Amino acid sequence: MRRAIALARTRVGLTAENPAVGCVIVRDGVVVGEGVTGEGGRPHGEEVALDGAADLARGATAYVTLEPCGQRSSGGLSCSERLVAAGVLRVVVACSDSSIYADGEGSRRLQAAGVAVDHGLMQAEAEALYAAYRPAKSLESRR
Ligand SMILES: Nc1c(N[C@@H]2O[C@H](COP(=O)(O)O)[C@@H](O)[C@H]2O)[nH]c(=O)[nH]c1=O
Repeated sequence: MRRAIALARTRVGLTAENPAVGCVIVRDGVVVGEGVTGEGGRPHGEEVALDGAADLARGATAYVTLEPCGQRSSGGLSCSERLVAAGVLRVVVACSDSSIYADGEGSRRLQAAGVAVDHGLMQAEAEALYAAYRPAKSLESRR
């Protein structure tokens, strides 16, 4: 998680109006993928990390600085769905995202698919990253 937070920190202020999210994927004690939200807010950090890990994500643990999204504003695959499809077995989340595109839905989707979800690792450090982040509260707020 320390590495995921360091990755996120490199993009703070460059991803508006999305938050900068760091993701590190670990299997058998080895980092098999890592990523951070792209400039302008996309791709999401989990997408970058999963693309890097490819098949090595199967059975792995993902460390994510913010709760993975449960829905995309574009209607595409959410990060929760991508993590499930990749075969990730455990997701460790530093802090929650109260956006309408997450707000517990990301974690629920993961758990419903049998993925173990742990919240709160390095939460204070992650929350400090998101002090200026204003989560989307309505569809109108994205227009
Ligand atoms: N940037 C970011 C997230 N951002 C969250 O995902 C929501 C939908 O994003 P979008 O579909 O791109 O408009 C966005 O409003 C915000 O709550 N989530 C993540 O899992 N990882 C990421 O890297």
